[in-house]
Amino acid sequence: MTSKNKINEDLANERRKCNFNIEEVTYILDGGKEKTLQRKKIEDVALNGGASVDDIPEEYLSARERYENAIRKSCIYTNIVKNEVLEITGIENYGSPVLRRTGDAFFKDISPFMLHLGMFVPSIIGQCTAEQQATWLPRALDMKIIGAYAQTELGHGTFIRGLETTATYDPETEEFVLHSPTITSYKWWAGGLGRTANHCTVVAQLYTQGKCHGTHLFIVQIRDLETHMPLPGVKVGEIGPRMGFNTADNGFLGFNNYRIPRMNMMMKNAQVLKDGTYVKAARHGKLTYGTMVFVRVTLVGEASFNLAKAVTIAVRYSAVRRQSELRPGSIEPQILDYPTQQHKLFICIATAHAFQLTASWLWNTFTAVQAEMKKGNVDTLPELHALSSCLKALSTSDATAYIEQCRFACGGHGYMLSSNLPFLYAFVVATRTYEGDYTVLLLQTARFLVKAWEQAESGKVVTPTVAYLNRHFTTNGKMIWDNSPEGIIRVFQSVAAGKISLCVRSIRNRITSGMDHEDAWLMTTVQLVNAAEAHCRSVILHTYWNEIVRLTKHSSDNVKTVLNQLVMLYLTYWALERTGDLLRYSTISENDIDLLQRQYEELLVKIRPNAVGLVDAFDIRDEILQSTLGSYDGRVYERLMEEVQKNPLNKEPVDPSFHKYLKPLMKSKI
Ligand SMILES: CCCCC/C=C\C/C=C\C/C=C\C/C=C\CCCC(=O)SCCNC(=O)CCNC(=O)[C@H](O)C(C)(C)COP(=O)(O)OP(=O)(O)OC[C@H]1O[C@@H](n2cnc3c(N)ncnc32)[C@H](O)[C@@H]1OP(=O)(O)O
Ligand SMILES: Cc1cc2nc3c(=O)[nH]c(=O)nc-3n(C[C@H](O)[C@H](O)[C@H](O)COP(=O)(O)OP(=O)(O)OC[C@H]3O[C@@H](n4cnc5c(N)ncnc54)[C@H](O)[C@@H]3O)c2cc1C
Repeated sequence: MTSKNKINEDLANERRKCNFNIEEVTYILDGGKEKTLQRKKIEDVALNGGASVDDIPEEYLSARERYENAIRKSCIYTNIVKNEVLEITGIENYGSPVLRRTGDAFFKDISPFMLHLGMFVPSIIGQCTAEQQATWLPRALDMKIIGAYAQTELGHGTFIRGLETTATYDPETEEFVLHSPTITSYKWWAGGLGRTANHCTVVAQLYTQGKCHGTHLFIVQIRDLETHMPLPGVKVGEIGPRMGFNTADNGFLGFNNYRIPRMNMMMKNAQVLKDGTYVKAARHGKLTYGTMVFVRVTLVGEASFNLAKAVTIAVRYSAVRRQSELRPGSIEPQILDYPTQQHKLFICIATAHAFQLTASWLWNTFTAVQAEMKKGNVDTLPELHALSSCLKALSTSDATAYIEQCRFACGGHGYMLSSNLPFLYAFVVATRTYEGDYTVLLLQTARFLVKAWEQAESGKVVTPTVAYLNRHFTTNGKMIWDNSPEGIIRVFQSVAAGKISLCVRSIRNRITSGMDHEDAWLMTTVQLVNAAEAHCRSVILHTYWNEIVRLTKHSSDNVKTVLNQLVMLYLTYWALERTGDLLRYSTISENDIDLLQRQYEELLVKIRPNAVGLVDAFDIRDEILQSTLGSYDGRVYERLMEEVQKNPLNKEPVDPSFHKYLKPLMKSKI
């Protein structure tokens, strides 16, 4: 992290002001000192070669050059990982968040291998039998085969049951015949599919013995391993320029009666026997959606990490940048001294903490559910699905909004690609859509909430994340306002319970007045999304607070204080954001709201001296930040100038277009 360059004096001053032990906070965010030390070791091994540095920044390259450069760097990084890093981490950590984080030093945009490691490999692990894994996994991990995850089609992304690609079993040859019957059945969007992958996971409607059994997953080779030519019956290519993800070669794929062996169906949860008999493991109907659940869980950590990057850039820049004057003739203040700037940025620091701690908690929940499912118990899956859906939706949506806020906080320079903020935004805004659109996922959570509400209504004890619904039926009237962390959390839970309750009432009223259940649900979906958002908000507030209390038990006093200030800022911020709801569902008064506002402003003042220390605690190396505005040494203006020297447009004093176009225009008569 530290740089040989002289540190900007304002930043150096900020670091002198910081009153807590930065490393202690880093350990908490990483999940313990050992994890931090291991991460640093991996970063040292992977990044000290400086292999990531581009002579010409990738944004100046053409689409072809960018892609080739991304492949070149992916191969360099993969070799480092294979030859050096996996010795430290063990092969089982191939797709770990640390490697994902370190990989960001190589790409401003994205690695074309991301989906291989992020979804192709996880689908082999999660959806294949042990025997199939033995066939595919070692080759995939060793990059002997490179895969993509081809589920979405031109016509359908959200509605998986509506996918049109067919896989029809032929018992004569013991093969599946893959076919794309329409334009809209073409696979569309899969990362890495367009130019890089030679295999992919294909999601298709399974037909055997004349019957459709719904969508299943298949491993499909699409290109020759020697020549990389598409195999006969396969049509594959790149879908074209996008807002971000431009080095991910998102692709399209169509099949013309293309045959694959029977054993290429991923058979962990359902099998087709040699004679074509379909056998389903009688557990849960949605186990084939498992890879998506896994990625949704990991995306909460992605949201946190990318927001941490953005706010590191914006806070350091705000300490270096001086603008305006508070009083005539006085020295220009650092823009970080403006409370409005603090309002923009400190919530981003707190949110990155909230999401990081929630991500770890969700990961533990995920692994516990996986362990239960190994024993054959799928009872906890609906809660995991509801949780991972809403947490993915909210974390990606909030991170998107706050990264944009960080960019605004950097004024004009934040608009430069070299700040890295536009790349971060373009990357994270896609996470709100992919792996399940925001609205669609909140509606999945709403289904679970309405069911839980009905159970609580009938007196059953519901699962922990919705336990507040049981309380809803035992308390009368509005929740008493109480300005303690636990009090604020209780009120947010009451807001969620109240909103779910209104949804249920609304659905029942509509049914009573003659609508069928589907229409009554549909007409209530605006409220249902709102209720699911409120539920998720309460889960995040609750988890963040609980985790801070638990993790700071043995911390030094100043660390306890500053982390407590941040979590209080988060709770107060959201209470102020939701005063309408609080007035409706709790006894909060105008005076209480005034008090909250004052408390919030005081927290900004308290956090201000530690702001730079707090972003330093994210411990994101300059190579990973890739920002002219956010480097550890704060040499903002020097870096912007250095970047100008790399601009190919500045290579010649006069651009050839002058003689070609401008001069004739200037000489021409009206
Ligand atoms: C260089 C180093 C790299 C290292 C890499 C390492 C890590 C990388 C980490 C992260 C990044 C990775 C990749 C990032 C890049 C790009 C990734 C993009 C990939 C994609 O973008 S890939 C396509 C994803 N595409 C979707 O995401 C489609 C969304 N659409 C759906 O997901 C469904 O279509 C849904 C759910 C909307 C409707 O589905 P449906 O119509 O079949 O179901 P229905 O609504 O009828 O519900 C019937 C009952 O099933 C239950 N149910 C549903 N889903 C369940 C589940 N998953 N688990 C358990 N229960 C479930 C319900 O809760 C209900 O339960 P009940 O009846 O009890 O209420
Ligand atoms: C950068 C990027 C990478 C991707 N990578 C992959 C990949 O590797 N593999 C892959 O298979 N796919 C990939 N996808 C596709 C992605 O998963 C889908 O785009 C996503 O699931 C949304 O589906 P859709 O595009 O069909 O949107 P639509 O479902 O058409 O959504 C359009 C609008 O309709 C609304 N809507 C849809 N259904 C409902 C409903 N039931 N109720 C209320 N509102 C609804 C949505 O809220 C949204 O506002 C990628 C997408 C992007 C942008």
